[in-house]
Amino acid sequence: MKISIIQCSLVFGDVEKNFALIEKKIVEAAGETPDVIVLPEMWNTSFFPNNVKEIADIEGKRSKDLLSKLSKQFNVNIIGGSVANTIDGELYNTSYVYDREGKEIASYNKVHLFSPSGENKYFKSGSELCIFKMDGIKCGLSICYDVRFPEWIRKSALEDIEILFLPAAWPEVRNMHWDTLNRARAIENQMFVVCVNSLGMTENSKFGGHSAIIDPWGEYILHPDDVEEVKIGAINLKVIENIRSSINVFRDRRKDLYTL
Ligand SMILES: NC(=O)CCC(=O)C(=O)O
Repeated sequence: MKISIIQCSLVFGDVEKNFALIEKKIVEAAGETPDVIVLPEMWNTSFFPNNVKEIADIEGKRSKDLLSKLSKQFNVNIIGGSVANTIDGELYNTSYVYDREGKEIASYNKVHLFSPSGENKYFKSGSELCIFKMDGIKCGLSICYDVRFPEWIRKSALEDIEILFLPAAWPEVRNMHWDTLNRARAIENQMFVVCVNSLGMTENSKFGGHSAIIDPWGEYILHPDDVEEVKIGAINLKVIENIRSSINVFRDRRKDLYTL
């Protein structure tokens, strides 16, 4: 499976520029005929201006139209990062996933809201896991801060997912946490992790890049630094069988000692 990640500088608070940018990047990524293209968190507004509710998508209409059109046009699955989005008048950080036929196959409202940035004051949180099949492969999706909650990611892993997608808007000052947490989630759950971070500035911080495709051994298949890049990497799902035939943490878990 060929996976293309879009690591780019979003324009803080400028929805028009971000829609144009993301369309251009998807077209560029599609040129290499990947099986799936992955976008960063909150790509319509960046993470996040004070007027986010005024400029958010409404019922995902505009972002869904774009993702559906491009996934069909290029016969590619798209993990649509996430967008600031109102649903029934409430603001959510929502991800949409599209298949090659331009059909929505999953959606997710971010569950753990990043309170240090006030995300929990502006946004409502979701409460459902996101599990879906893409080209016959079972996948899961969480967003950014969710990665700090191993119990939440484990819940997805226990659904037998093989790939976890994680769009993000993670600041450069905590790049070490970002790199470490993503690798830990891949290793402890023996699955692939595809994490796509933003670049660019907000009013007071800078996003750190360091997007990655990580295999179940915790090795990087791809790990661009903090540069604007559309990068493609290939994963071989047989690696999951290999690791689980030598060290199988799912077989050896002590379910009698803990709840998850
Ligand atoms: N967008 C986010 O959820 C930011 C998370 C973050 O910066 C952190 O966990 O650290």
